[in-house]
Amino acid sequence: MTITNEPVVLLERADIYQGTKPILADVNFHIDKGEFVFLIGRTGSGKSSLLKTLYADLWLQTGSARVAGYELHKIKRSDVPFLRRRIGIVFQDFQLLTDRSVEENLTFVLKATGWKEKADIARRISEVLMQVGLGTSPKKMPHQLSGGEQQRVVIARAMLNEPQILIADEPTGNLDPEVSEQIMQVFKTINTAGTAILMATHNYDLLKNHPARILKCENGVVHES
Ligand SMILES: Nc1ncnc2c1ncn2[C@@H]1O[C@H](COP(=O)(O)OP(=O)(O)OP(=O)(O)O)[C@@H](O)[C@H]1O
Repeated sequence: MTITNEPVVLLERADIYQGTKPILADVNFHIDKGEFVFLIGRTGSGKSSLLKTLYADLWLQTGSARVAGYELHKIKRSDVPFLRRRIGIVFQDFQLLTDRSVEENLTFVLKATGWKEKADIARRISEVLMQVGLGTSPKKMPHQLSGGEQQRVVIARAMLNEPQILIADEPTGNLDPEVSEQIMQVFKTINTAGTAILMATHNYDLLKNHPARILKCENGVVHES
């Protein structure tokens, strides 16, 4: 891959819709490589809609957006899986396959994204589990893990294909304050190693304790806060 200084995310005059309902108008911002950005705003202000647009779950109809090298206003449906390999996605509800171990959850994603060699798969799984501080748990089933540990697995899963950016929608929404802080540390470690992070959150303790750039959805627009 060519290394350039172009932003990981660049939106210009983008309008965000849910179906025909306008949610956010004239959205303009960029996120540079390795940046950490919070996305805040009241319930219903459009945070999830904006994030969904970035990973092409919602279709960009007007304006332009480039994410991890893909032009969202021109992207073909067949390219969407390749876009999503360059971004990692983390949700509030952990969405692990409950009938498979940690290792099997991660293997499933690697195989689905073209990894074939057993040794490579094993090495990558061990790397991402170390990265999220879960090196000793590959054989455990999701129900044997705490909420915080499950969220670590989800973050590990999102990191498997070395994304340029992690997009996280309320990743600490189901966790108590102490565990939220631990998960925040995982994101910070990943960010320090070079991956950009865009995190939607309602958690004002995180904002207070971890000063970073803040984008706010308010009254149908997105502005720097
Ligand atoms: N699938 C959908 N179809 C139609 N409208 C939707 C859909 N999902 C969300 N909306 C509407 O879009 C608006 C923005 O919702 P969105 O979920 O993006 O907000 P949010 O800021 O992420 O809220 P929260 O903090 O509660 O997650 C709301 O008015 C919501 O009702």
